[in-house]
Amino acid sequence: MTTGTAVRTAARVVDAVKVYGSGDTEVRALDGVGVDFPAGRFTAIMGPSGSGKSTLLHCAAGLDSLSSGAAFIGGTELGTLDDRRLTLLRRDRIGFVFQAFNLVPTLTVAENITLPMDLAGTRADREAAEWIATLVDIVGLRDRLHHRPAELSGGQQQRVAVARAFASRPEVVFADEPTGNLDSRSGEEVLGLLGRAVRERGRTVVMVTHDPVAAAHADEVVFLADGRLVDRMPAPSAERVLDRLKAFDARASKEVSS
Ligand SMILES: Nc1ncnc2c1ncn2[C@@H]1O[C@H](COP(=O)(O)OP(=O)(O)OP(=O)(O)O)[C@@H](O)[C@H]1O
Repeated sequence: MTTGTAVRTAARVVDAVKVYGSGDTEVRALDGVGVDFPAGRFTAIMGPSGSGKSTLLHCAAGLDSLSSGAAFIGGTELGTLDDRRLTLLRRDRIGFVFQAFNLVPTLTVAENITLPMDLAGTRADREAAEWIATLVDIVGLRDRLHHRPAELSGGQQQRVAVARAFASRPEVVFADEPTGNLDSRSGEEVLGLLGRAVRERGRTVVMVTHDPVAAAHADEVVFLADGRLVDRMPAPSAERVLDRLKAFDARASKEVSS
C-alpha cells in the first residue's frame, strides 16, 4: 500500500548509458537516461526510430545490461545480481509481452498461461487459481483453453501472451511493440486488456510503441530522442502524441538539410 500521495516506483533507471560497439562503430543507444515507472500505472515509451526505446526497455527489464548507471526493479539493483539471480528475478518479478507472441507451440493455451508459475514450481493455491481464472475471463479465452497456439488468430495468441505475462502477478509487465504484428482491431483489444489490468487490477505496465493510438492507452508517455529522455506527457491523446512526434521529425529534417 502507498501512504499519502507517495507513489511507489515499480522500475527505474538512473544515469543509464548503453554503448554498443567501439571506435568508429560505437553507438550510444542510451546517453544518460533517468526515468521512473510508477507502480499501478501504464507508461508508454515513444520516440523516433533508433532513439533507444527497445534498449531502455531491455535494460530496465534485465534482458540487457547497462554500460554505466543503474537499473532497479523495486528496490533491487539489477547490476548487483549474478546471472542466476537475474534469471530468477525476470521469472518471478517481471512479465514480458513481445511483438512475436513467443508462445510454446506444443503447449495448450492453459499450459502457456501458467508456464512461468510451473517453471517456478509455484504451488497453485486458491488465490493463484482465482487470479488465473480471472485473467482467462479478462482476455476472453475460456473456450480456447485446450487449443494450441497454431489454432488461434494472431490477436488471440497475443491475448494468451498477455495473460501469461500477468499470471504470476509480477511487479511490472514490460511490453515491446505488443501490437506490432496485429491488425488494428486486435491491437485495440490487446491494449484494452493492458489498460484494464492496470486500472481495474492495479498492475504496472511499461510499453514501447511506435503508434500514437497505442500510446494514448497509457497514463503517461515518456519520449526519447538520441538516447535521452526529452519529454513526459501525462494523460496523452493520440493527437497530442502525434504532434509531439512531428516536432522530432521537423527537427530531424532540419538537421539533415543544414
Ligand atoms: N545489438 C546492437 N548492436 C549495435 N547497435 C545496436 C544494437 N541494438 C541497438 N543498436 C543501436 O542502438 C540505437 C538504439 O536502438 P533501439 O533499438 O533501442 O532504438 P528504438 O528506438 O527501439 O528503435 P526502433 O523504433 O527502430 O525499434 C540504434 O542506433 C541501434 O542501431
